[in-house]
Amino acid sequence: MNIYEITFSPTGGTKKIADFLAAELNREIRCIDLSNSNEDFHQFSLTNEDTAIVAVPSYSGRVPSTAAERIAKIQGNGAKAILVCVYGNRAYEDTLVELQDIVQQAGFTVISAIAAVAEHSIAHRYAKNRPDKDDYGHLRAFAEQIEDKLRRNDFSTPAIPGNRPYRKVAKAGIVPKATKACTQCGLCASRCPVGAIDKNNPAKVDKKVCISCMRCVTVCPHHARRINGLLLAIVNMMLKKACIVRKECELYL
Ligand SMILES: Cc1cc2nc3c(=O)[nH]c(=O)nc-3n(C[C@H](O)[C@H](O)[C@H](O)COP(=O)(O)O)c2cc1C
Repeated sequence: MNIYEITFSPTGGTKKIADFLAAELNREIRCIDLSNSNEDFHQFSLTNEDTAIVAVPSYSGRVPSTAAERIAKIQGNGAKAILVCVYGNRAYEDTLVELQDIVQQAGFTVISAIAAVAEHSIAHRYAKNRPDKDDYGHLRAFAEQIEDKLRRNDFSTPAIPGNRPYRKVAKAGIVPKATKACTQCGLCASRCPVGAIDKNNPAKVDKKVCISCMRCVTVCPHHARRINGLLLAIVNMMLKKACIVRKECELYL
């Protein structure tokens, strides 16, 4: 039996939580990086002996479409799935229920779901420094309960919150720009999950392809990519009311 960690994590918050859960489950881990635009996801075929942590961030209360398309290519073949949705302390709305549908369609058996909070990848002032000690305490307890369910061979699917049909996708439309500090090293272009940045001229971005995931801002070694300050101030203001009260991690078992 293998444990797979199947993760879409442009800025690392989702991966942090998936890594922690995988380590708590205490088995050899195989990673499938859904953020890698060069990967052929059709090659991955699991078995009904396997367990997979399938972790995605919430984008506007939905599964990022890039992650959805890539998960659909993997063959679950009855592998057990632990769903994880990571959000920036606003809300995750229909993300888990949509992830459930995508994963089941790919042939997995969903046995549990977790919603967890990580620092907001656009508005960093919200959920700053999360996951924190309390979050890890909750996640550790969740992993124990999931382990216990697996030991009992209980592969039932829990009730997962969310609506069908899902809420409408709202594209963030926030496209980071290169500043004068850009050395054209091309790292942002090679790490972009959707290939939206021109490899020969990283200042050139295909706005229609960009998913506003902020990976280019995170990976740039020269801090030479940023989003417009006024736009960020507006986003901060719009999110304030919904983000200010701390949300806790949740388990559906
Ligand atoms: C385009 C976009 C949309 C987002 N929408 C939401 C949202 O609806 N609710 C929320 O609480 N956080 C939202 N966030 C914050 C992310 O879900 C959160 O920061 C997550 O940890 C990012 O994952 P990553 O670090 O693995 O990239 C959004 C972030 C981005 C980039």
